[in-house]
Amino acid sequence: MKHFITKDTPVTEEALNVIAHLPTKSLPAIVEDEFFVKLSDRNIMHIAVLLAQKSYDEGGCPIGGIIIDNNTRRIVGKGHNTLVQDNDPYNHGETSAIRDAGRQDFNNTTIFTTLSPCDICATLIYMRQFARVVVGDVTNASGNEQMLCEKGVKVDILEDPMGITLYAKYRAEKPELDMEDWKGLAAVRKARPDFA
Ligand SMILES: O=c1cc[nH]c(=O)[nH]1
Repeated sequence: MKHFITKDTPVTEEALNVIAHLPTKSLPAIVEDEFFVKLSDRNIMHIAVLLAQKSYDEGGCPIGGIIIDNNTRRIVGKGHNTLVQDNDPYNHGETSAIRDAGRQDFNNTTIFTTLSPCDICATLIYMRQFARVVVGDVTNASGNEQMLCEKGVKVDILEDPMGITLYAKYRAEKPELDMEDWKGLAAVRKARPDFA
């Protein structure tokens, strides 16, 4: 059967949004391999930002992640933070994408994250031996890029203006949720004893 998105489909926001919303396992049936070859790193980061937007629209933390195969540029895993959606004290954009990818050798893959990775996600990235990480926002957070380089992970910064604006808006609207996502509810209660 003919693919819905083919090598001739223009790379538009709409096409990237369809890819963001489709389950990863459905992508080979809907998107022709050659379309992925056309996508730049900036395009892939933007799919991650559209996943962050999806999470924000669901009332969650707006951080998305995408994992691609470095040879084929096919998406092998993707997801977004689900702390709120799944009542999960720790499911970050990166862990969500890694879980979606499942048990595989990540040594020839790149992980795109819309936000500078926290200590735990950064550790997971080098412990699972990702070849490369592309970071979409070092304006709202940063800190583990140097450590990742020292551990042998290639680090590229590719800031996406929509992702940066979205994260700043969310942080201003929901500072306690932002703190919970990074440091846990205990940290929020210590900082704000009146917090329910
Ligand atoms: O790396 C991070 C930090 C906060 N929240 C995420 O989802 N990822």
